[in-house]
Amino acid sequence: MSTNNACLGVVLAGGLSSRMGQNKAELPRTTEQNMLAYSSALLQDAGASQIVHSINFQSAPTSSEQFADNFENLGPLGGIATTFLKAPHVNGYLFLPVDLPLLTPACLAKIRQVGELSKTACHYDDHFLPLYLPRNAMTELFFSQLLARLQNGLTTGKKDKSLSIKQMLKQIPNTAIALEAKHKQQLFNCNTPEQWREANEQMTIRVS
Ligand SMILES: Nc1nc2c(ncn2[C@@H]2O[C@H](COP(=O)(O)OP(=O)(O)OP(=O)(O)O)[C@@H](O)[C@H]2O)c(=O)[nH]1
Repeated sequence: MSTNNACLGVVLAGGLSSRMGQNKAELPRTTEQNMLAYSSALLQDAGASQIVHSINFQSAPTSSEQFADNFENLGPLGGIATTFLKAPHVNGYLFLPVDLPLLTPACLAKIRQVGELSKTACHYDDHFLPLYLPRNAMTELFFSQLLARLQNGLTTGKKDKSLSIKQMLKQIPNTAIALEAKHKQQLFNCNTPEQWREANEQMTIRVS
């Protein structure tokens, strides 16, 4: 893939979907679009110049637009770290989890725009995903230290439980945008079949 993009959009589509009981990326957002396709379109509409899909460790990528995690059992942070390694020549990344069926491009574009302007990581309130992450000296330093910790964990056999997106955001400059009440629902995260049903009811109300 070409790597000189201004902003790389990344759908975080790995994990186990254990609470949902089926792959969340394949859930049908509409009859034509599953959640993976919907999330990719959201990123494009929010201004990402190229899109990749972040998939699990040891999954076999079927195209250059898929990045299999370099790290096992690190959750979404594993996808973020892998993207940082595999697509270095960008100004920033827009990470979107695959399980936000009520999100709109405008809400997503806002964190990209604020993040690009402030040159900081950017997200909504205490929601750490979706996340804009700039590529700069601070994030380079964070990821080189993270890789050293991961390597140390492999060597000693002790997984570092403090590794998380929340911990990352404590170590790099970041901006938390206050989420307007009217946008709260947009970050409704579907992890269970009940939540998926609830989101579908909201989608029906919006369409009518
Ligand atoms: N690339 C990558 N993405 C992940 C990984 N784990 C979770 N994700 C993605 O990160 C987002 C949040 O995931 P979670 O809901 O915390 O975990 P999950 O594995 O999807 O679901 P559960 O098994 O029910 O916890 C979703 O978009 C997942 O697809 C991982 O190990 N690698």
